[in-house]
Amino acid sequence: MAPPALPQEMNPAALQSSDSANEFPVIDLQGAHEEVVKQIREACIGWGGFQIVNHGVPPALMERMRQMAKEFFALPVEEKWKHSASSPTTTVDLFHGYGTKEFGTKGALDLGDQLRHKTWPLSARAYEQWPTYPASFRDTEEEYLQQQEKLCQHLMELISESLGLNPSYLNDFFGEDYQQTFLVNHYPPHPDPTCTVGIQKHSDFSGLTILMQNVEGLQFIKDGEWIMAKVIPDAYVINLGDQIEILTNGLYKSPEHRSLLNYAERFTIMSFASPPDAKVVGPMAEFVTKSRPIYKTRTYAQYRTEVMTIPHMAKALVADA
Ligand SMILES: O=C(O)CCC(=O)C(=O)O
Ligand SMILES: [Fe+2]
Repeated sequence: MAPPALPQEMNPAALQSSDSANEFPVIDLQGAHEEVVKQIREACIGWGGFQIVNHGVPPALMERMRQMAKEFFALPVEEKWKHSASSPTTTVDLFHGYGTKEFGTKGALDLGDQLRHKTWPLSARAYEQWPTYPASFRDTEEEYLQQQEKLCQHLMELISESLGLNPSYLNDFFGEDYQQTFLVNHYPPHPDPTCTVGIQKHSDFSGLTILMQNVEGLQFIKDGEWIMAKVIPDAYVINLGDQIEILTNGLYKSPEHRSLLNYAERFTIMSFASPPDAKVVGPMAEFVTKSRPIYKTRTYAQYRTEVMTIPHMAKALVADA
């Protein structure tokens, strides 16, 4: 009997095209306001994400954060392991602390290690999971998170406006006790980046993702092809999470994405913004039309509980009402 075919999610060569006309959008946040809002709407409808330049986060701080990450991941594993979490604290959590990539437990080989922790609300901070080496890691991270929060609020305003809503709509919806998670992914350099993926196809179950990458690897699926998010120095890649797709009843999509390995060591430094666990998330009335799917309404924690049981976590719960 022939062995089963490699699932497309795990095959780095699947659906790749070198001469695609599709390009992941890049938006200059210093552009004319109306134009920026329009570009965001188009990008969110067409892709579910975009890159941003001139976003206001000081490049020197971004560089310091990258340097901290590089030095931490270069430590021997027993040192990194001092910041590991033995297991998730609730059944709907991913692990927090240092560890290997969790998607591997869903049956595919994802290559890399990572450091994840909750950073907002303040009560969720477990400082034992924050690196103590390099010595300035924690201070740098604190400073970096403040900038991430500012940027996230600004993006939420722009996205709200792009939906024709009051600029404060999404920030109010996520609320003061919204959840922010910090994640550093580390993918070792690989002599054959086609042998497996760094992280397989998935959408983010949260609200909004902000990511910086040092070398190429992140891809978004568009018209059935994988399109690389090009590396632009000091830019951020922004993508919507499933909660925004649900809120907008599918007008804006949380994009499916994955990461390839690279010949070079690859780092991504990310922050995710999500609603509080108990927040009830369902389509807003103004987006419910006959021509678009209607999504189920449930709490953010319920959504995660369901998504965690689905292999590959890919667009798990789309239009399932
Ligand atoms: O590291 C990357 O390039 C992407 C990681 C990612 O998509 C995630 O952690 O959700
Ligand atoms: Fe992701």
